[in-house]
Amino acid sequence: MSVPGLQLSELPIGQPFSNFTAQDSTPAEPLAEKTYEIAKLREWRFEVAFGATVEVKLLKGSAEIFGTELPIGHKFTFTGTKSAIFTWHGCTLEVRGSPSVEYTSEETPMTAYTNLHFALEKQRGMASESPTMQGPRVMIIGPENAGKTSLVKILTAYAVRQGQKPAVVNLDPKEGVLSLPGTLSATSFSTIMDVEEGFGSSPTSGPSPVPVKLPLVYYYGLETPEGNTKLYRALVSRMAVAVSSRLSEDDQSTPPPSPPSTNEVNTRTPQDRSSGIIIDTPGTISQTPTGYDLLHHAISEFSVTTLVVLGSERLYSDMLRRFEDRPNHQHHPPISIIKLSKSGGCVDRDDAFLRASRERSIREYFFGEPKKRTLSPYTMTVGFDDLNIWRVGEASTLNASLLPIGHDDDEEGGGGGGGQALLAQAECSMLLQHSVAAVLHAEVGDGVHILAESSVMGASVDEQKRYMKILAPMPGRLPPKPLVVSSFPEPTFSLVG
Ligand SMILES: Nc1ncnc2c1ncn2[C@@H]1O[C@H](COP(=O)(O)OP(=O)(O)OP(=O)(O)O)[C@@H](O)[C@H]1O
Repeated sequence: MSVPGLQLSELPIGQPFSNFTAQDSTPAEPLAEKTYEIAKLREWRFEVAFGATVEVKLLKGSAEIFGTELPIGHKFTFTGTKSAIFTWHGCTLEVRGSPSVEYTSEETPMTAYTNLHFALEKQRGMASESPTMQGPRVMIIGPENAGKTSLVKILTAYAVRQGQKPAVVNLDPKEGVLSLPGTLSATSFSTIMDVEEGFGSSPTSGPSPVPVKLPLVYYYGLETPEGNTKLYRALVSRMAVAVSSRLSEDDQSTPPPSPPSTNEVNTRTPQDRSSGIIIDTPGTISQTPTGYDLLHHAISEFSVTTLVVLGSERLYSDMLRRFEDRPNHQHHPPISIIKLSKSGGCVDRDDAFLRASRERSIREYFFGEPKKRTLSPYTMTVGFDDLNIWRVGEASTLNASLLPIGHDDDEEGGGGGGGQALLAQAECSMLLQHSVAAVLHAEVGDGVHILAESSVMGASVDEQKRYMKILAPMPGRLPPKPLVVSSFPEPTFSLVG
């Protein structure tokens, strides 16, 4: 199995990384057991802290987590999560362990969400019968913690349950979809999601209980789109071209720039065209004037046909004003704007929770999940002179006057970034210690329009001897490709013993 972009399939030259064991060695305490009868159209909401576990088994009836059905009798283990189990017809759950919060709610927006799904299905049906029509291109917008990602999961899971193959596009760098935080991605979904993980991260090697999905990933390296609007715009445009080309009817059309060969997003079938795309967006993007511009840009680039506004009257009326009377145009199809309420179950996640989630996704990317899938990353030592490292430009840390001569940011493309650099060449130094670096799908000597597809982790840097130790998800030689680093996700120390 190969890691997208890394091409680490040659003979191992590194050593297995042994400072960490994925297995939890603390002795298991017996977990308190309780049975819940959940009436139809209700949901059982629960939160589990990091470090605690709760096991849930569906004993009778039917139930789903964000649209994905639970099989009867299978034990699911949750840790560090805030989630809900919904039932259309009633169910009995066996729960072992003590959630930090748990209650049953009879008020859920699931009927409205399902109606939206059926409206999209109708459009998919029409698209599948017409050789020229494309499926719906849905974008979900709303404030932070409005339940956007949860709705994307529900719409994706329902589409997959109906045999569709939607492309899920994540434009929110705060949380990765099947990749690390700090990335934007597009993934073709034709099989079920892992309900314990949500979108989780894509396993780089080893067995997986659900079919592995390989996303197309771009490295952004900052928490919000406002961090480097120029880079964000460039990546959104590039992603839109790649996804649109997959949805395009003409299989002979020009391929997208720098397409990675291993990505499902790049293999086209007529069903891809009719299934359409579902786009998740960051909460901050719909709260500031800069954000509105970025939103507008993303809506145009993806030729969005359905804009779902979640949990904000104001945003809904702003969007109506902006897009309702837009003249019909070949490149700007009419947009239906739909307002949906936020689920009462949506919870705010504090910084500590989000940070712990990020650390977990990085750990799982390299080491797998405890008791489920153990991966064996490799360490290797690389000389400074063998590395070609770039750093994402950040408004606060990178002054354009410090850029190497010839790195005029406007020359590098992107436009509209207010004098901000996309990337700047960086020196190897202690500052890279414990950071995630993405191996770019580009060649040394290329310009700064670069596709980031997979990551390696710097674990140890020796400035005197001018080498660094790298933790890579797979054995093999580090490809002679440029690497890019940035400040998000923050350096992770928990992996190093
Ligand atoms: N019905 C529900 N019951 C319990 N928890 C829920 C429910 N819906 C969403 N959540 C939880 O609330 C949190 C916020 O939801 P979600 O991530 O979908 O919001 P978001 O709008 O995508 O957030 P952000 O803007 O930060 O990306 C998540 O932890 C999610 O699992």
